[in-house]
Amino acid sequence: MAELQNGEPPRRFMLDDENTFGQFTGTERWPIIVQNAVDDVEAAVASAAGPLAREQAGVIHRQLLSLKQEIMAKGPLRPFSQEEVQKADIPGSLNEYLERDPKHAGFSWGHSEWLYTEIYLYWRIHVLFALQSEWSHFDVFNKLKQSTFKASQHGVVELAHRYANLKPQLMQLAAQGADRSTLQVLFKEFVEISLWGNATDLSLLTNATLEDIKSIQGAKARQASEAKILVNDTDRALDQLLQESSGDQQVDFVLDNSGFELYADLMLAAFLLHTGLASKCVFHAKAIPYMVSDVMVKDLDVLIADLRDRQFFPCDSQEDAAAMDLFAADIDAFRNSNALTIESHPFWTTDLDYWHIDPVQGQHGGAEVHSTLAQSALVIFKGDLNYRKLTGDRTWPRTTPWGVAIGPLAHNGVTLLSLRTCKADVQVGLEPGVDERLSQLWERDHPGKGSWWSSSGKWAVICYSSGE
Ligand SMILES: O=P(O)(O)OC[C@@]1(O)O[C@H](CO)[C@@H](O)[C@@H]1O
Ligand SMILES: [Mg+2]
Ligand SMILES: [Mn+2]
Repeated sequence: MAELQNGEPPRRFMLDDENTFGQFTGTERWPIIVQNAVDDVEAAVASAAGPLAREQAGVIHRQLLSLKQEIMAKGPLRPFSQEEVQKADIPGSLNEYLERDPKHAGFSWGHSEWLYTEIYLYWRIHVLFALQSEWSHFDVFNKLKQSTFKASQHGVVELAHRYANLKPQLMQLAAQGADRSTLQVLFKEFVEISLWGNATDLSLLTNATLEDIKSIQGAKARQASEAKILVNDTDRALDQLLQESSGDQQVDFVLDNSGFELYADLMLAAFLLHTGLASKCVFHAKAIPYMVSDVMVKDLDVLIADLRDRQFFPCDSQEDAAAMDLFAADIDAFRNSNALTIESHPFWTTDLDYWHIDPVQGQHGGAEVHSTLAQSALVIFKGDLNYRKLTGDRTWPRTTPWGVAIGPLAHNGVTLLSLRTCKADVQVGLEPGVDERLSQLWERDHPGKGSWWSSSGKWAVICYSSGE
């Protein structure tokens, strides 16, 4: 294959690749993320802390500021100390990458692989809290996660009403043995809600009945939103779920962001469980505060509590409150019956890309994760960072076939679907001419940055692999 140079995949994106979104992220966005953490620690101290917590917050404050200086000075990437490894449970792969591979000696905040260094950043932040007894379980990003979710109330209520309207029909579909075309329309709808995972792009389900959704108007609205989806393998995923006649089949979600995206993922899971397309859904969350908004196990409990909290989501109508309470109750019921579970394997917060999800990768959890996912009827990977890990965040030609870019995963028995809003430089699986067309389009309003269309969040890809 042209994409592999004598069998080797291309290198990964580096932070000093000129005029890339990765370079912009490393130089502009990371200092802001660390400064926001400084501000949120200060806010947390001001609100409720004893003398010891205040003193320890002062230590964290100073250490975060020096981390910010280190990043801005493009200083060297130092290994974690033994104390840090022990107290913060740092995965062994992070130091191994720096110490064992001569290519990585001399890597710095300005010259290193974007994927590694971005994950290294979140462990460097986590360590500062883990080493302080009063702060070791503090999620420095919680305030931002909660304020963002609160701001999406309109979409939350809208979707809760649509769920309440559709629920009887979903139950009926399961009972009477749904016809494929109805399931197909609904599956696409819920997949697209989960894909975009934001309050604004809710498409069709305006108090919709099945008839509305299947109507011509519905099809037109769908075409509009689907124009932004450059690769769409949704039907292949549905066929896979329909063919498993055994009845009890598991669907796994490798999660992305908390808040509205998690809420949308719960909607997709509820759809799969009510229609019987899945008998169990397993949510894979992160073990530490990660990428600012990624889901930790506790964030699911927080979300359900928020749905019931009339202070958090003040409702001017009893119907709105009832719709949110209904969804919260259904999710609780799925969790109580073990139809929905959530866990956080350490592998998901390592620096390892997903070519390591393979039976031969016994050292840092890849083989263990593979054995879980290989049993799943479908593994849904959400968001951009997961896509970057699936493709190794490598400098592939943008027409590289998906099955080439995901390496061993294409043939080691994991059936997967990547729901990715495009927010990074890596992009594969495009038909010839698509990248050129979108680069010209983007260039018009962003001179010199045409290829950044793949980092804009304006387009998406839905990519399936059978794993055979
Ligand atoms: O995975 P998500 O939430 O869809 O996107 C996360 C992201 O935007 O943040 C990082 C850039 O700082 C990248 O890993 C990725 O592009
Ligand atoms: Mg995302
Ligand atoms: Mn994310």
